[in-house]
Amino acid sequence: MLITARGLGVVLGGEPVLRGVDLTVARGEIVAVAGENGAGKSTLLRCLAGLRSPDSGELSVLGGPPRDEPAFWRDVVLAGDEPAWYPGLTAREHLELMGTVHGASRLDAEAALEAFGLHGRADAPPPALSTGQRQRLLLAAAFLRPSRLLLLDEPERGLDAGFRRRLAAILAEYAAGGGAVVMATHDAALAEAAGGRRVELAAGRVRSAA
Ligand SMILES: Nc1ncnc2c1ncn2[C@@H]1O[C@H](COP(=O)(O)OP(=O)(O)OP(=O)(O)O)[C@@H](O)[C@H]1O
Repeated sequence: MLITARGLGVVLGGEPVLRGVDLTVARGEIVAVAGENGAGKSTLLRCLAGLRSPDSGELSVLGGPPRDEPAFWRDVVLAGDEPAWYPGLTAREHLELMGTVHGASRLDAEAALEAFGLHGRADAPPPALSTGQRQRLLLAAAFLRPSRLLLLDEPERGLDAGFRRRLAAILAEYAAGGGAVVMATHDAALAEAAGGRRVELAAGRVRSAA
């Protein structure tokens, strides 16, 4: 298993946010974590990314406790809130930079621009892109890097219906190559189109898993 969580509990501001969450994720699996606003989806992703230690329970990600360290991040990508962009660099240059830093990229910058429908705006700096185009760029950067585990927080944010279908295919292809995806999402159709297993969080517990 790439991820094994047993009885995960998190308390924030004195309130239990996760209460005994169990989750296992294997190679090649896509798990869509659903649930209403405040259900704890982002908190669960932060735990899986090693950015927040659980207050109770056991958690193993890629064979050990997740750690916010370079060795861990070589295999794991977290794409959530919009990052700070480098001033003066274009969309293409951001992807080229990512490819250079990470060496053996899964895609080169041109292929990523094509796959994420950004060719027409490749020479624009990110602040000059639309909201959905910036989200495409964030996802392109996430997929360009080599990784074994993708943690995505509401990847559908700002994306049009056509590109959400394309994203489902990109996710399915990533999983078919042996990677695992855990995504918090409010888009049930995206999860289903990607072939994802749905896990619903309610009041900090897993309510249903299909
Ligand atoms: N730093 C914090 N201190 C106290 N409470 C927090 C903190 N961060 C988050 N919370 C609370 O924890 C709960 C879970 O938040 P979380 O962001 O995990 O929810 P979510 O399921 O991702 O929601 P959404 O669908 O709105 O993104 C919410 O009630 C939130 O207000």
